[in-house]
Amino acid sequence: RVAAVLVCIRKKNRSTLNQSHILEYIQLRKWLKERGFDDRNLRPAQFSGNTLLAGEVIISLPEKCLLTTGTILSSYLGENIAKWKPPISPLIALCTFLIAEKYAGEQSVWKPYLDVLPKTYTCPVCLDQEVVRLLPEPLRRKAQEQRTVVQELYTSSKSFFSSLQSWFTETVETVFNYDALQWAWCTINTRTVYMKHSQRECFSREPDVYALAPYLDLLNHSPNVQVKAAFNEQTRCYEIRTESHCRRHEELFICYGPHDNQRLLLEYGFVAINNPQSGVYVSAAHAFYLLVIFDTFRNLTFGRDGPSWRLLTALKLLCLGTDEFTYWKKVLLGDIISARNEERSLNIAAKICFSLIEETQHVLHQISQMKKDKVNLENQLALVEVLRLEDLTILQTSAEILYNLHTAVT
Ligand SMILES: C[S@@+](CC[C@H](N)C(=O)[O-])C[C@H]1O[C@@H](n2cnc3c(N)ncnc32)[C@H](O)[C@@H]1O
Repeated sequence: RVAAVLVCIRKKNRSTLNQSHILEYIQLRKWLKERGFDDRNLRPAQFSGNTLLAGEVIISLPEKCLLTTGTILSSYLGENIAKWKPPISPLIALCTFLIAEKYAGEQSVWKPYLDVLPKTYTCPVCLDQEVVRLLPEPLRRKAQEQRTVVQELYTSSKSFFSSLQSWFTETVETVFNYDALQWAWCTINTRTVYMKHSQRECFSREPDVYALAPYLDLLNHSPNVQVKAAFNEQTRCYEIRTESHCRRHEELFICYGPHDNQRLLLEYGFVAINNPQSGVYVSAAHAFYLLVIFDTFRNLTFGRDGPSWRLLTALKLLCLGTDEFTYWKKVLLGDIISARNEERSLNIAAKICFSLIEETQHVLHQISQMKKDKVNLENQLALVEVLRLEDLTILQTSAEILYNLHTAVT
């Protein structure tokens, strides 16, 4: 399946990349129409203009089209969930429903939606361990944590899955296997919209904030757009409103949040080129002598406009001479203490920056070797390669800025 996106088609759609003729999308639109959704603004397209006006509602998806815990409780699974103790989480309820409906195939009323969902994902939990090892810190650690979370979720849900045996001809172990849970978990993690539901006794205390929104979930992310997305209690529709203009035939984006590339890869399995939110993290190894003040100075980064204020300030504090300690508050206020302090802190920042550049180049070299030897990991390696190349651009820009700053103070 080619990844789909939504493009603006105000008036006649002449886009050659239009995908709305693809059978799966025809069926999805028919299915949505039966549930009260008829969209005149957008068409699915395959992508790498007239204008939609800022403030306009671009999609308004009726409640009937949404898949939420409410949908599940009113389904055949509702009774099993209500009886099960200790109560399962809203997340596991959604995973269970997705797996069961996918297994039902032709019998599922959700088939048109399930047919357009990705078959595989590139969130870290799906990546080969060899590829995870190539990720930069702290993403590598978070990727391992994600794997543990999903594995534990699977182990702790096995007995609940067993309670569903009467609904299936095959054994539940086959239907609800680890791969199925991983697929369902990624579907929810990468595609749900935020929708708060009131706490129900049949569920555990974890927040119930998910809704799968067919069609609306074809919208890709851009860090540079502003949208408002929320369930409208009056119209009983999930609405997305543009805050910026969108031209005809252009891909329409929403913003998943102010996420850097590490977060995008962790949560959604992709990397955004030229992401203004991105920075390269200084690892604990580089910052070992920063540990003392690490609690106050978290998220030390290099960005496209050089080392972050926090990183430089932390370094300036560390570089205070014994005769300068009493000025630490001035450093926090952004004052220059001495030329020596400025020069030493910039030198250390440059050393860390170069060390990160070297590490990134080394990993890029490893990736190019692995691409030749491990053809089956080609896609996963390409993903990490983009992330590392973006990091390299940021670091090289930072190095240049540091060089100019250093020249200015010496
Ligand atoms: C809500 S879906 C968006 C629709 C998706 N393109 C599809 O084919 O179904 C979210 C997923 O789309 C992809 N995606 C979203 N924004 C992207 C972007 N700017 N660049 C690349 N992939 C993106 C990621 O795989 C992400 O997990």
